[in-house]
Amino acid sequence: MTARIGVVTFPGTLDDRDTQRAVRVAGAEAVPLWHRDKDLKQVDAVVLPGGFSYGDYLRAGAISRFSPVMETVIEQAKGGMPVLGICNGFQVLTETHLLPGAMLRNNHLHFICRDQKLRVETDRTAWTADYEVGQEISVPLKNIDGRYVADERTLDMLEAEGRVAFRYLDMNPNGSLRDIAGITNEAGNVVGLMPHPEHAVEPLVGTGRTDGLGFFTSILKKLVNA
Ligand SMILES: NC(=O)CC[C@H](N)C(=O)O
Repeated sequence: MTARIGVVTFPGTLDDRDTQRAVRVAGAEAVPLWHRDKDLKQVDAVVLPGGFSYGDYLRAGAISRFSPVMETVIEQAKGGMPVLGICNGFQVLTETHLLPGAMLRNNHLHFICRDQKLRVETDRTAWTADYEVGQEISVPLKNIDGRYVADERTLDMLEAEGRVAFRYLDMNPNGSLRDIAGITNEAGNVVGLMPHPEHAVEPLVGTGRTDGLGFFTSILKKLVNA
């Protein structure tokens, strides 16, 4: 049976089609989900893609958090359904408190668009099992609200529990505390990161690197073996 991975579209989402393609390249079925629909169409996992949902008004992710689709996503994520938030999707996940901390404006106040080197810090999540701990990958980064912050206690807890999933390498592009590029929840089913793995899954696109494909093969293997 093919694994069904839902990809949510909010008004202002940009990367839903690239995410659907990444899901298909990995070998799963991509199921489009609409922000006004509570029905998740019996998908096995959900990706919240990048973009400017609801125009980033108030704060990136602050309005999307209250959309009908998120009501079901939050409920099912708490029950163990795998959820990946990429960039704006990560912002939505912090706003829902499925992941701790918050995203602030980049410390240099500019939108940044570049290939970014990352270190994979854990293979114990639904979305990173196909990577090696310590593996260095390069994927595009493009945002203005990419500065991850949390209080010291939360940061210490994330480190102690092995929940920092990705760290920026070579340079910290936005002032994120402790070079954090992505984190996971305690159970490892919910992961959020600012860089964009879905834009690095095919050799003919961009730099030709396919370093982002591991997210989608990880989840596929998990779902197929479940
Ligand atoms: N690429 C994106 O998802 C952009 C995210 C967000 N709206 C920002 O600029 O920070």
